[in-house]
Amino acid sequence: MKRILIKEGTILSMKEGEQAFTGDLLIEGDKIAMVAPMIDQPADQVISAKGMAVMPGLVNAHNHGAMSLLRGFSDDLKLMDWLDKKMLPAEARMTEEDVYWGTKLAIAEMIRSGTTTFADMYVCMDAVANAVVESGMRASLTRGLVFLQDDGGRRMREGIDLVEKWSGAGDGRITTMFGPHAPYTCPPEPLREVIALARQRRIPLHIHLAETKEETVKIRENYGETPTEYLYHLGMFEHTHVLLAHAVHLTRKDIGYLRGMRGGVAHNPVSNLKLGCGIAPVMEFKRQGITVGMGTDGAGSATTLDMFAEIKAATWMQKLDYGDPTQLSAEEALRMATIESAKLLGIDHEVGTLEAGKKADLILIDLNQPHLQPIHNLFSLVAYSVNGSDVDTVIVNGQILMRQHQLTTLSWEEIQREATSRAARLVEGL
Ligand SMILES: N[C@@H](CCSC[C@H]1O[C@@H](n2cnc3c(=O)[nH]cnc32)[C@H](O)[C@@H]1O)C(=O)O
Ligand SMILES: [Zn+2]
Repeated sequence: MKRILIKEGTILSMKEGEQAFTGDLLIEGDKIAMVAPMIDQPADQVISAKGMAVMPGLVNAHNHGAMSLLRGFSDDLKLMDWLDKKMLPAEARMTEEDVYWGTKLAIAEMIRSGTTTFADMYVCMDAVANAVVESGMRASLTRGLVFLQDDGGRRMREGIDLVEKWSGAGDGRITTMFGPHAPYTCPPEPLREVIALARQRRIPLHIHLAETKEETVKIRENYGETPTEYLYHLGMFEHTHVLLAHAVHLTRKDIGYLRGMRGGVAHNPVSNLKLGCGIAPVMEFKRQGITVGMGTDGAGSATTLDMFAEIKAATWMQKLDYGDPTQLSAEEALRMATIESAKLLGIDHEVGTLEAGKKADLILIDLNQPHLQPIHNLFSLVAYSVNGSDVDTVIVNGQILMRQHQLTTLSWEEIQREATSRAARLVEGL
């Protein structure tokens, strides 16, 4: 079993109540064996973390990886126009190979910016899973299900295939969910069916909820209730772990329906800001004991997959909303991007904090730079001053995926070549 010893780092374990301290971390195989002020043990590889922060890898709780091919192609549009007129037509041209390279582009960006796990909802999930296995990332995969056309059965079959074929693959790095896309793309019948399936097979659900005002209007016209009530009355929150992406437009009553739910909300602040969706009631969710994690959404809307940008935006939005800078602290936002997101993916027993027995998913951040000195409070520094590009080293499941900013499992030249030509073909004439 390979042993990697990380020496003299500033360790931010993200364990409840633990402050940063100078120390060492020992990895044995795919696990963290020990975290302590000083570890004097033999190792196959010693990494000096002097001048670096060592923290859990970030967990991106909502993404559509392959949409990185559509980054910047149609910005500054309303969500429904963006989706109907631009994204869906471009996505209709996507082949398995496009999804494979688009996902690799996303993974390269995520590793470069310190993300070690992501939740992905997309199509051609064999291609996505292959990209995940080859890159060494950890992921929760979902076949997104839009039930507006008459081939819903085929989509559902693909969703089941993903779950059957890929759960536990990549040495356990891959988990799966069922993914009804959103209340406005899933009528009651197929939605009921997916909920029953998830319950039978004990597989979590991943769905978009109440992202825009328009969605709430549309669902009220169709069903006479809010999007949250619509899901609640179909039984989605009973006995099922559910990952709700966005959850921006909820009434107080809606929030009450989520109390005690398994799973929780993936907040996507940059995407919400950029699309002008609104400010999700993050502080209210937290007060009600609802788990809130963090994601980027696809690069087609958010335009970047840098979780450090989300961490900043999340805090700014709550502070602005309340006119009160004490809302959503640096530490709380970092917790959302690590352990709380891990809870949403149902893998908090494996990742999200640095402690013995958990999987070795961690990042080293180079603090020896003008914008990261001096160091008064590491929570503040990492939440408010670090950018994704400051990440120096990334380890997932005990495997080094990036060292001194160099990707070790992916060829950037190849990804760039493939992504450029494929992206051009997808948007031609649109
Ligand atoms: N179009 C597929 C379903 C794909 S699921 C993932 C879908 O989410 C869509 N998507 C990406 N970002 C957002 C968002 O912010 N809100 C709602 N949908 C989104 C994206 O265009 C993609 O098609 C089908 O018909 O079977
Ligand atoms: Zn999304």
